[in-house]
Amino acid sequence: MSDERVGNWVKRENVFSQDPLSWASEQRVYEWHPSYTLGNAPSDPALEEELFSEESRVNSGINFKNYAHMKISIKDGPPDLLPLQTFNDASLHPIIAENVDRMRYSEPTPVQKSAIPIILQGYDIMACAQTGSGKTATFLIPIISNLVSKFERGRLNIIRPQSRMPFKSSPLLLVILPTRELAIQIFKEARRFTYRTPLRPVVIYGGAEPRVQREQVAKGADILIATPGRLKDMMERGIISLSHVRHVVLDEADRMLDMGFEPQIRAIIQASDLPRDESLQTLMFSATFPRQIQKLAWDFLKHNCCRIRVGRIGGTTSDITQRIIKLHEYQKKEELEHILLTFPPARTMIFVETKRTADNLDDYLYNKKFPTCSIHGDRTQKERELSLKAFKEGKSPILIATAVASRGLDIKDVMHVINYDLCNDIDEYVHRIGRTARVGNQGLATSFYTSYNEPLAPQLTKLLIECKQEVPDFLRDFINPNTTYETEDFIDEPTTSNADFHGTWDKNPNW
Ligand SMILES: Nc1ncnc2c1ncn2[C@@H]1O[C@H](COP(=O)(O)OP(=O)(O)OP(=O)(O)O)[C@@H](O)[C@H]1O
Repeated sequence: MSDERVGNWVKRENVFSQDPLSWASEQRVYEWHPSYTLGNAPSDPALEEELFSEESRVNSGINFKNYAHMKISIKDGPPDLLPLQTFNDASLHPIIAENVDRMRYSEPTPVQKSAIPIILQGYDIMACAQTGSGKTATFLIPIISNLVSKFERGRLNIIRPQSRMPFKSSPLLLVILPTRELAIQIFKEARRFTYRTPLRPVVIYGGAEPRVQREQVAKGADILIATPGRLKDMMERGIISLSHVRHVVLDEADRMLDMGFEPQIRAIIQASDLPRDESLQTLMFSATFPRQIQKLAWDFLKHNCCRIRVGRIGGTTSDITQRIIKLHEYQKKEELEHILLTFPPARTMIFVETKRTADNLDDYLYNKKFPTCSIHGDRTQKERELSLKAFKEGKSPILIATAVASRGLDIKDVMHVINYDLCNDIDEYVHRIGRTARVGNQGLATSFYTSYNEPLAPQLTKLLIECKQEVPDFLRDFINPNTTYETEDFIDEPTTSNADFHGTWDKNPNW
């Protein structure tokens, strides 16, 4: 047994030998039959277990109650807004309310309290709330409830293929996201909230077998969850039409509008058959929203767009204990091993800057018998999905990742995030450490700081103070007594055109 272990970690089995995994887009959704009526549709115990079981959910943690003290700012919202106290106040369709109960959500989070009623009133919104604070359910619950209520009143045209008639799938809700793994995750949330409803969610994303995805799309996709490249491709092939879309969501909106994706988003939203009329509702969500991206966002939103901010834009939760360790590049491996051996084994994500470092570090730790896997942009999609599956199931509780895994991923019991390579962008830092301490749970983030990271020091110091974290001695010089905290707000709608704006971030080939 001794050669199978290092410290308290047990070497992982070969999780790649099984090929096995069916593509995420093939995962089962509730099968509605035209003879069913709402409320009388039969339950599907196996699917219910898969979607709602205790193991499949991230439970809220002991600090959930602290959400009650968060400051919420709403600009240009409805004058008669009554924030929700409970989900009952939202008058959700009973089938959706049942699904919310199945998720064991006892109370809405702050962003849900204010945004759900605003979304139900049809407003466009730009919403910024901390990582892990339930932004996905914030848009899925009201939109799905709204669509199901319309269906019940006979006011929703759900389009399904008719035999021998040419068919284009025409979604009603379109959710666009930056990464494949995030698309898969939101698909699961959509499978949950559409359980026992006639709405069919479908996910399409790059890297996976297009044929399998086309088959799913061909059955009808009322809720389409997509990464931009694959969506554009299927639109160009005439498989998907956006002519019936009533709601568009840009999740991780600041990333979707940054230079890497902005042209594709423009092509999808502005140069397609998507009806850009008053009845189209556009929603943007993120935990970070740089000012130049906010300016650009207005190109896609209505003039009466409402801005919702929970805490400060780009802030993070004080449920994460942040430790910054100063060292030299050559000391990183030794320090990492020391940390892994001295902390109790727990699900740990290690972030690095480049695909090469991810491969090297994965080999190095695996050869030392640590149960590691890795995920980055050069891995095949099967490998990416298998790594993530092994991490989630605990077969490989150490995941080494590049920035492809920094946004949005919601994985149960990630106790420790280690920034082996600290990034020099504070928003990226906020997203990375946000993989731990979700919905009121606690977590630890350890970052290796070298002289190369000095550009990050002022903003990092500000964030540490704001979250009441210890500021290490080597960062004390960056404490600025004139800094104001927790005040960063949304900018107002710009009066000049954004036509010549160019973002600052380009798709990094190293991820
Ligand atoms: N009201 C609620 N009560 C308890 N848990 C909730 C509630 N709303 C959402 N959750 C759960 O909280 C977890 C985090 O939600 P989600 O992934 O939507 O966070 P997020 O705000 O989008 O985070 P990120 O910014 O990292 O993308 C999910 O597991 C979700 O099921």
